[in-house]
Amino acid sequence: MALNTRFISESPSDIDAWVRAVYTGFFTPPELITHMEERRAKQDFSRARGVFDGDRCVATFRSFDQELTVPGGAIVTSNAVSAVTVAATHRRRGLLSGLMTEDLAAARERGAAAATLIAAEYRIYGRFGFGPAASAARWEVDVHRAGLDPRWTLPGAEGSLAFADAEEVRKLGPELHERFRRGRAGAVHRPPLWWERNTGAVRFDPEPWKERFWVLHRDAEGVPQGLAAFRVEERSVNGAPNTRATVMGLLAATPAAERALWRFLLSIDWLATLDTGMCDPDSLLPGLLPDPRAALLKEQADFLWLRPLDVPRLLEARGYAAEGSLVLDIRDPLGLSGGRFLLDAGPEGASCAPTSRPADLTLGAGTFAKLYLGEVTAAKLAALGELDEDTARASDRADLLFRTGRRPWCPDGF
Ligand SMILES: CC(=O)SCCNC(=O)CCNC(=O)[C@H](O)C(C)(C)COP(=O)(O)OP(=O)(O)OC[C@H]1O[C@@H](n2cnc3c(N)ncnc32)[C@H](O)[C@@H]1OP(=O)(O)O
Repeated sequence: MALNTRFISESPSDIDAWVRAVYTGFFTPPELITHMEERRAKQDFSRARGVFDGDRCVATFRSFDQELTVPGGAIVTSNAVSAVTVAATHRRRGLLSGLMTEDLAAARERGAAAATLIAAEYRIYGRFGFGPAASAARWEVDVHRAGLDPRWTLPGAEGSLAFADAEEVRKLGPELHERFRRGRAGAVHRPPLWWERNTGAVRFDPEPWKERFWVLHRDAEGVPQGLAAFRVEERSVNGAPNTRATVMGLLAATPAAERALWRFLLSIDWLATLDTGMCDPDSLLPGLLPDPRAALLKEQADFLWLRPLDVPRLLEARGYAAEGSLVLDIRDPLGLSGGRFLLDAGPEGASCAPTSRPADLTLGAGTFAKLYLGEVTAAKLAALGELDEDTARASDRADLLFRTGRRPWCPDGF
């Protein structure tokens, strides 16, 4: 029977077949897929595509509009790609390739500046012009060795800390996150459903909900500036507490709030080990400790992937540390965003347009993604052989322009 690729309809049977296919693709046994009615009511299936073999859904793909913060704090619309699966029975026949090329072309047509995704495996998406644009890291801290003063409490002038319940988090979290994400390249918007799912109000994930503690930082004026969630595993050794805490998320709109939350987490009595969970790759944490060696880097990996769909729009949107101009020749494997562009940039703004001038730098769309948010320097990409310098010191000139304060970070999977 011929395979049929189409958007799924709003009918319960179509949505259910599609959702089941997604979970099968991610190895979740069918018995664990529950709460279908709630899913149908809450989740957005408007751009969910499926490939059907008869009435069986054998491949899934969904995209949705996402707001992505770029260096300097501007926001661009990205086409976020999610729920990519091809049944093991139908793999390596080009189903993903068909779905991806169709979706990216439509996104370009709609005017999305980029596409974004979180890659399950590193080697899937480079061929489609994506590159790793922001990473994540996890540390394990030996609390006793860290050297923080065990008498520490937050000085009043630096605000206050308080435990919060899930309802308070749903009330105060979204506005705090709005301020956080505008200050961090790589961050994406959180739809209301994110807060419901991540505070246990809506439960339809196959994994059982794990309760957590929330702690909220307010500045001296009482404005919420930081929020952390953590879980605790009680253990004891020789009758003494040897507790392990795992951070489930920490975001802060100010460095003061970030410092306060890490110090708070590391000052909880009984705690022997703090696992940061996958977090900001440029976290303040190791540097904040009197003995930074107490924090062992356990994981460091790519997280947010990006592919340009409109290079001039992306380059005009971001901020620049210095004045300068550069001609970038972008090679796009799918022919969607390539070309030679002249960037005239400065701290006051930038313009970017197609040009026939000779290139300073030649790079693929996926390499552009590595450079764009500030994840990797042009000098390093040149050293890796991923980027060609067509004029002398072009990568140094690019790095003066593209330099960012902190590395990009996307705290959210999607
Ligand atoms: C954003 C997200 O949702 S990430 C989640 C991705 N999904 C998963 O990891 C679930 C398990 N895997 C799968 O469902 C499938 O194997 C997919 C979706 C990764 C690939 O789907 P397929 O339909 O098999 O891909 P398709 O046939 O279009 O392959 C295109 C090319 O990519 C290559 N490719 C596909 N998957 C992989 C992979 N996991 N690793 C390396 N290469 C891959 C193929 O070999 C092929 O190369 P070729 O053109 O040189 O022959």
